[in-house]
Amino acid sequence: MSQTGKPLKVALLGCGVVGTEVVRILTTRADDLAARVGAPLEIAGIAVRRGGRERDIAVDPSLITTDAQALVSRGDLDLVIEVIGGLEPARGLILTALEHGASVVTANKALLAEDGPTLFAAAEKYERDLYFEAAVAGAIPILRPLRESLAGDDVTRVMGIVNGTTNYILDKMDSTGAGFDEALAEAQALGYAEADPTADIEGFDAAAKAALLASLAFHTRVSIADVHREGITEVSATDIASAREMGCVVKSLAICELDEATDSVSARVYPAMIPLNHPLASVRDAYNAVFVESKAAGQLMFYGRGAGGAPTASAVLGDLVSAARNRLKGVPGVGESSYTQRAVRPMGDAMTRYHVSLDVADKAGVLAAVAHAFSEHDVSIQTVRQEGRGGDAQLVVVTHTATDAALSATVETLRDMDIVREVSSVMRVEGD
Ligand SMILES: NC(=O)C1=CN([C@@H]2O[C@H](COP(=O)(O)OP(=O)(O)OC[C@H]3O[C@@H](n4cnc5c(N)ncnc54)[C@H](O)[C@@H]3O)[C@@H](O)[C@H]2O)C=CC1
Ligand SMILES: N[C@@H](CC=O)C(=O)O
Ligand code: NA
Repeated sequence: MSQTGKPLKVALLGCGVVGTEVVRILTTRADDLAARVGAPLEIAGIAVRRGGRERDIAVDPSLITTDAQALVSRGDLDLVIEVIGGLEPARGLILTALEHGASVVTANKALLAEDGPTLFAAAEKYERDLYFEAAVAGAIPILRPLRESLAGDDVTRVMGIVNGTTNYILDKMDSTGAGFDEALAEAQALGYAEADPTADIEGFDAAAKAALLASLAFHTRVSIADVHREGITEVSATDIASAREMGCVVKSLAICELDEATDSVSARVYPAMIPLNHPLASVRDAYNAVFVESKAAGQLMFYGRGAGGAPTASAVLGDLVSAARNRLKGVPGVGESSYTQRAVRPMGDAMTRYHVSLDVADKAGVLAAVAHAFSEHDVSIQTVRQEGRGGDAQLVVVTHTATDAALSATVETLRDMDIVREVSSVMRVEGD
């Protein structure tokens, strides 16, 4: 295999689930990577939090340091991989690396969704790459297609399952009847969950990914603070059973939409019921899938492993090879295109449907009163199912599409009604 050029020096920041796999590929596939890049990729240093630990990596121990700041300040690095995660010290380390002339590859969606503009501006200033394919949907190539392949088209909607941990939990609860805590512990053991799994189960991780997807898809800036977020901790076995009864499954979805009439975007994350015949319904385990709708291409679907050390390392290595080729050419690759700043619409404006289960008194006029609560908020009912339960009854109402504000006002009204003993489940319905 031909390997021209002097080695490119690569530093790795963080050697956990993803970092360990990155090192494994860099060391075991070195010759092929060198041939693809046109120069060997030489590991120049690995920053870890705690030194002196046994590690499952085959590298010269002298390359390991606990001083990440000194490593990125060396000035002779070509490429830096940041897989520490979190805001600091990752942000400072990336900025220092760019300032000292290295291109950066990161998997850090939390940081990019919080403070991407500062980092992209630094990459542009120092004429270096800042790539982050691993940050959204792990191994699935989704950011490069949005940034490059679809750059000539107009993307109007992105909807996906972008968090492996929550998909794993919901799938296990649905298919095996596993409890929430048990399924979460399995996801953690398999290396899918974030260091603090609150980021997964409360939807912060998916919200960060939604912000990155919306920014790239709609050529604007959307930060995590702009994304409406609901986690899966409130999803009960009853919700999952209700979904089954109406031919649906519960999935945590990230939805990004462009509203051309108002030139605004919506970005939101929440658990929702989707019909079993919808392609996203068959996304099992920790897999992810992202639907993209664009004007010329129509519907596109991207599917694959969204979490785990090796799949995430695949995306990191893909970016690393691209950035390395650019370093050899001496020019940065395609950067972020955010030529417009679109307003972000509040959640209340989003158009959606609700599935509402109510425990009500089983007496004359109840159905009419409940129907009136919906109609007074301009919410049209699609189906109602009633089941008698002694002196009480359960009503299951599925609405037509309405604004989220109208739907949540309807639920508030229902909660205040004497004949409604309890609103036992409220969940959005998507995907048809
Ligand atoms: N695990 C996964 O499936 C995926 C992870 N990611 C992202 O990849 C990044 C890394 O994730 P994991 O490898 O799962 O996390 P991890 O927690 O397994 O690894 C992070 C490593 O960084 C080390 N570290 C912390 N502070 C440090 C410092 N100051 N200097 C050097 N090392 C330090 C920790 O000791 C730990 O070993 C995160 O941004 C995460 O969001 C992205 C996609 C999938
Ligand atoms: N914790 C995340 C990892 C990948 O981004 C997930 O579960 O999807
Ligand atoms: Na990806």
